[in-house]
Amino acid sequence: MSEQKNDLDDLRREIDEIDDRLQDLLILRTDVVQRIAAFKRGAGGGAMRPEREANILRRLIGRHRGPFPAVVVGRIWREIIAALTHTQAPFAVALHSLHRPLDHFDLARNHFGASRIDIYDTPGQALRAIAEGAGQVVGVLPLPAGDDEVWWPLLAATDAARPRIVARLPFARDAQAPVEGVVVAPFEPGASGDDAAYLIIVTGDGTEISRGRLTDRLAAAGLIGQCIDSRQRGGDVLHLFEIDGALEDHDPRLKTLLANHGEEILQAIVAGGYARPIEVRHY
Ligand SMILES: C=C(O[C@@H]1C=C(C(=O)O)C=C[C@H]1O)C(=O)O
Repeated sequence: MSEQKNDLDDLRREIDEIDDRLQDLLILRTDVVQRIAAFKRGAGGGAMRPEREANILRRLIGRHRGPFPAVVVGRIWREIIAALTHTQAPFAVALHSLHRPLDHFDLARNHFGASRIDIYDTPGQALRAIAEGAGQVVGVLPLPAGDDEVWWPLLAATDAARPRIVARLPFARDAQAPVEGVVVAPFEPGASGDDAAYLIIVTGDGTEISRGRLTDRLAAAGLIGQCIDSRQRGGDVLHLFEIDGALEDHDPRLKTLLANHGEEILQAIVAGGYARPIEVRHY
């Protein structure tokens, strides 16, 4: 009995040592992030880099082994990354979800850890909070063309500081994830190496052009994707395309598209994009 007790004490001491090492490594990681922050301040640009965050999770979940659940590895690192982004530049999360507010709240909490989450009654209010938040507000909204209300036409602005989609949630997705959503932020997302982009194509009311023909026109310019929703806005029609790969505002393919089809296509507005999520098993 007392031998067993000694064994248990030894094992618990081992756990304490491991916990100390984990915590020491967190403190060390924090120091390195502060150095990265100084570097980024010099180079210009914001603290949050969704494409880098996606690749950290891809790499760690890819190398994971043993009975500790990979989905929890994802949750732990999301907590660490969110906290260390705060140490560089604090931010709050503007949340809007009409039909599944609790599920979307979970998405926001799981992705942004202990961040403050403010709930907005309408998507317009959430987007305004992001646009007017001096770079300190990001949003979580339902998928732009899902079952929830249609809010994506609000992204059809052209100023450089406009809110855009920068991530898709949950990033490490298991079969039990009840909803998906997106992160909206006042900066352009970078490319992670495995991405999709949202592109809004504006056509004039008088221009009768089918989604199929538009998809072909885009493909001819090198933009491979599909139209996932279309909405009337005043005299125009807005089409939301999901495109393979990352897309920047100044992508030459957009110039080609407008040069070839300026009669039909009035505007091509990049509404952001996301690093493609990865699938993980739950427990
Ligand atoms: C440390 C950085 O800043 C943020 C924090 C990250 C992290 O904790 O690893 C990763 C990406 C950024 O969102 C970075 O840009 O590398």
